[in-house]
Order: sequence, then C-alpha cells, then structure tokens
Amino acid sequence: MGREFIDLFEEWSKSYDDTVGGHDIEYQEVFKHYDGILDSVTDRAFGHVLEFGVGTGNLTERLLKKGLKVSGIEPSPAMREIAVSKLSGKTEIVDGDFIDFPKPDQVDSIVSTYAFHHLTDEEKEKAIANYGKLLNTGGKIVFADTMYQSKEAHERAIQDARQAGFHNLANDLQTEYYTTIPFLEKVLEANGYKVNFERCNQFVWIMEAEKL
Ligand SMILES: C[S@@+](CC[C@H](N)C(=O)[O-])C[C@H]1O[C@@H](n2cnc3c(N)ncnc32)[C@H](O)[C@@H]1O
Repeated sequence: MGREFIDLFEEWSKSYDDTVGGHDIEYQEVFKHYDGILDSVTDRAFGHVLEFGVGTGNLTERLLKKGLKVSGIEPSPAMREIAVSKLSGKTEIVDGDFIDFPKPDQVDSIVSTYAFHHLTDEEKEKAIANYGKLLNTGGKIVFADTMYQSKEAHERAIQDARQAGFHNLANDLQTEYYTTIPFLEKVLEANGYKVNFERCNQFVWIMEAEKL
C-alpha cells in the first residue's frame, strides 16, 4: 500500500545515486549528510533487519557490511534491479511495501531511509501497529525521513522552497505525505514504544523507537 509514487521511482532509478550525491541543486539540502544518515541508521540496527524502500541498496550495503542479516523490501522493479546488481546476490530484495510484504517470523530491527512519507498518516498508523507483531521487547524501528515539528513548519518549508525557485521540491513537499513528529510520537507511544528523534539536516530526522 502507498504505492502511488512507484512510477516516479521507475523514472528516477537511473539517476538516483547522482541525486543523493548532491547533483540536483533542489535536493542538495534534503540529501545533505546522506552517507552519515545511513551510517547512523546502521549503527542503531541489530540482529535480523527488515528494510523497507531499499531503493538502489545504499543502506542495505552498509547493514550487510556490519554483518547483519537483511530482508529487503522494494516495490519498484527498476530500483530492485539496481539494488540486486549492486549487492551481487548477498541478500534477497523482494517486491512489497510498508504494509503488504512477505512477513518474516520475527525481526529485531525495522529500518528505512527516505521512504516512510509515501504512506498517508492513516497508513503509517496501520504499518506501525503491524510492526509490533514482528518485534520482541527491545526490538527497534529506525526510520530516517523528512518530517516536521509542526504543520506550520511544514507549510514554511513549502514556502521557502517556492521562494528559492525550487518548484519540484515544493511540489514534492506538498503532494507526498510528510508528517509531524508529534503525530509519530503519539502513534508509537500508543503502540508501546519509547521514541526519540534526532535532526540530521533541515529536512531529515532519525526516528528511533524501542519496543517496551
Ligand atoms: C527516496 S527513495 C529511498 C531509497 C533508499 N532507502 C535510500 O535511502 O537511498 C524511496 C524508495 O521508497 C520506495 N517506495 C515508494 N513507495 C513505497 C512504499 N509504499 N513502501 C515501500 N517502499 C516504497 C521507492 O520505490 C524508492 O525506492
């Protein structure tokens, strides 16, 4: 579910690694410290890791390097093809999304970078409720993504992007489902997690939730 943006990724797949490397001026700030953000998510993950929205496999590569077992989920065939070739068969990347995916019996960490905003808030709530069935006490959800401290901060970011002439970015911020930290905090706490948020750049925060 939340697959309405897949066509965009079929298109973007070939130039995606250039974008994260800072080649697209509109998205430079979004991907500022990209490598550090992926490293930081990797540092927080342990055991059997379920990764959503693998993309071209940049986070997966780091998780595998750390010696973790990774089950990768990616809905875009073009992205999957690049990830599989980059990872040279070291793990399986299968079709699925944040809500509808082949369920492993049990996992220790559920991770994702730059992808959770493809779900509406209602879908996010449903996904988080489901993850509780896969994690034991002490298990973690670690997601890095664009999110805002308030709805007003989100609105300001759209205006700032427009004023800078970043019309693709402004459109993206307006049409995808960027949420707020208070919303995520409320949903995670209601589902029995202790959660903290760390800011990485003007857009991206790391959300780390531990199951109590
Ligand atoms: C911006 S890319 C991020 C890729 C990678 N995680 C990274 O950090 O570079 C977003 C990825 O999420 C995937 N995606 C889109 N909708 C999704 C959904 N509903 N469930 C899981 N992944 C989704 C896209 O196909 C794309 O590969």
